[in-house]
Amino acid sequence: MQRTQLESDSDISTPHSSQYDFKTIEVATNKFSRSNKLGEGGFGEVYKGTLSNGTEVAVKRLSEKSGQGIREFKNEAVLVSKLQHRNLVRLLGFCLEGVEKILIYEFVPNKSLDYFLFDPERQSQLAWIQRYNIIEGIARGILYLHQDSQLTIIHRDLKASNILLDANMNPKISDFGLSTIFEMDQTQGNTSKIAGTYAYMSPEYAMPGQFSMKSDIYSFGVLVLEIISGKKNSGLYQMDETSTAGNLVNNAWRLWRNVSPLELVDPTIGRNYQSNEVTRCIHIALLCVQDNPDDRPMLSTIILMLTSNTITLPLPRLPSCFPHSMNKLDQLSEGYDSSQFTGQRSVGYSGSDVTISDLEPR
Ligand SMILES: Nc1ncnc2c1ncn2[C@@H]1O[C@H](COP(=O)(O)OP(=O)(O)OP(=O)(O)O)[C@@H](O)[C@H]1O
Repeated sequence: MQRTQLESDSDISTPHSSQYDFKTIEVATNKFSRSNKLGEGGFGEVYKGTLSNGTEVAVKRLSEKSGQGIREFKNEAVLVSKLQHRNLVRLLGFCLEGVEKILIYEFVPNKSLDYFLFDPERQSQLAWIQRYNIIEGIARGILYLHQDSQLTIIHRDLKASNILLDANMNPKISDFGLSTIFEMDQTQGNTSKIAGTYAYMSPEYAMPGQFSMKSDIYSFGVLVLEIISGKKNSGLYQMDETSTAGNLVNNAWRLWRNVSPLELVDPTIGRNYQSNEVTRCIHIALLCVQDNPDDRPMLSTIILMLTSNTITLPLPRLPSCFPHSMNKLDQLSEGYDSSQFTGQRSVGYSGSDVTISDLEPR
């Protein structure tokens, strides 16, 4: 985590309310009983708890593998607990006692996005309007982490299971700041964690020290494609561009090039969506998953693109894992006739830009 000048590595005075003693947490979670267990992630087990004042919390008991010292843990936890945004899961405090390192979060009642998105029974519960709201909320949450809070935080592990949903199905990003609290070395995490996260990794992510906000933006692009399609990105790069199976990013590109991007839409949504809104989201996602981090837009730009119908979006560059397609792509970037999209109006792509609001894909 990078800090502003105001915050140094020196010990930070702990606001009394943010440090909990172990006994309180034990009572709240019914001694970490099995029936209170919400699940288990790469950082440790998570339990539901109820504090004595009735507040429901989620208690993350970090596994002992955490190599971080007590002082650093405390400093980072205090910093992260200062972050407040409606699209972030609030860290209420922490507990440090003996070997125990525990984080106490607000309880978010509607489980995580993957619980709905990738389940054939539940995905129909997410209408397009909710999915759009979720996309925008995630973007606003990341914007806050990247640019709008006192700290600059790169999440590093944005994925559908780290997007929790509140009572009104608003998204709340969880696990931000954890990579620093846990001192996680991405190259040495446990295998399942790496495998689970692989699908969201930007190409440069694999290289040590290459994290940046732009890696988060790549993950955001993958998330958007997943939210639209209801399909998981596999992380396996499919070399056969005609295949519909496998990598979601490739599939989105294939449909985009075939001027049929709406075929990506999760069939359980039906026809209850605005074509130009969905197309704009797909377009933004393709900009986010471009190979070159410098080509990916900043979050502030993404928010503008999402919320303004008139803003001109640049054409996304085809990923390098799309070997056979350069000819058609050249046609696109040299001036694309969007009548292929609409069958009616010849507006939209010109030079390297597209006015996405003018596109009305079939
Ligand atoms: N604040 C919270 N409110 C409600 N449920 C939560 C909260 N935080 C985590 N959970 C639930 O606890 C379980 C474990 O979450 P955790 O974030 O540790 O792991 P994960 O996201 O599944 O995996 P990973 O560690 O790879 O990110 C999940 O089912 C998650 O939905």
